[in-house]
Amino acid sequence: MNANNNIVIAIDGFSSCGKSTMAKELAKKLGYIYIDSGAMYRAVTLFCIQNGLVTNGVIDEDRLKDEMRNIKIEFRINSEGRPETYLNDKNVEQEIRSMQVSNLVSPVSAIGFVREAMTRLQQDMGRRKGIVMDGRDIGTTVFPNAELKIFVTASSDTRAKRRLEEMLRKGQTATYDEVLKNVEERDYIDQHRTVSPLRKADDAILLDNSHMTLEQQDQWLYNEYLKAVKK
Ligand SMILES: Nc1ncnc2c1ncn2[C@@H]1O[C@H](COP(=O)(O)OP(=O)(O)OP(=O)(O)O)[C@@H](O)[C@H]1O
Ligand SMILES: Nc1ccn([C@@H]2O[C@H](COP(=O)(O)O)[C@@H](O)[C@H]2O)c(=O)n1
Repeated sequence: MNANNNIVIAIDGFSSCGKSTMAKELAKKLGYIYIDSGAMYRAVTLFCIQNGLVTNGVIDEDRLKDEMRNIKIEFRINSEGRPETYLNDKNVEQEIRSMQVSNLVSPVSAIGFVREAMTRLQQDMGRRKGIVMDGRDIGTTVFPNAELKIFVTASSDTRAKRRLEEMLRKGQTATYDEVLKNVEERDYIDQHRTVSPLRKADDAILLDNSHMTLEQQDQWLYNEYLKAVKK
């Protein structure tokens, strides 16, 4: 562990299982930085959509490669202390959560040069430790030496219901079938891509939170943190 007792906490797992909810809560409690790595892939996807790099669901990879230098992704803290995603100085926190982005993000994330660029940025963000990052390859590729690695799962039915409820609460329109299909398709692409596929790191702790309340999972994660820092 480093002199400040700060560690790196990597939370990976399937779509919509509660990774960011847990990660944010723990980061707040510990005064750590929280990074939603999925938001970064979503921002690249939004850039592709906004700049005509997608035709009938096919991404123009040659043009995207040229454009990568024009994509600036940052997180800025809002007035409530929450990080929000900025793409080229514009707040895109809401836009990146649309079904249009969700339906395209996994193919964009499977592109090698996109992953290389995002991984570099993420590693840079974690240089000083004291960070909780959630995603798909944080414990396997981004921070293979993270002091605490968690891999979260829940049944796809549970995940789709949770995500749908959240979308309806936010005034977005979607059906259960649409959300379930998106969750399952993303999981499939994320697990089967060539570069950094979604998988549990050998030293990650598995959590199935299908039957856990938010409070139970927060407590569970905090206990794992305490164990990790005592090691
Ligand atoms: N244990 C739980 N019980 C009920 N709802 C939960 C639980 N954990 C998370 N949720 C809810 O499930 C939804 C999805 O959670 P969250 O956004 O944290 O998932 P995620 O794994 O980060 O998703 P993604 O990878 O797709 O970004 C949210 O509305 C969240 O409040
Ligand atoms: N480390 C990561 C994080 C995300 N992805 C891809 O982005 C998609 C959206 O992520 P959410 O966390 O917002 O659901 C996800 O389905 C992956 O395709 C990734 O590849 N690596």
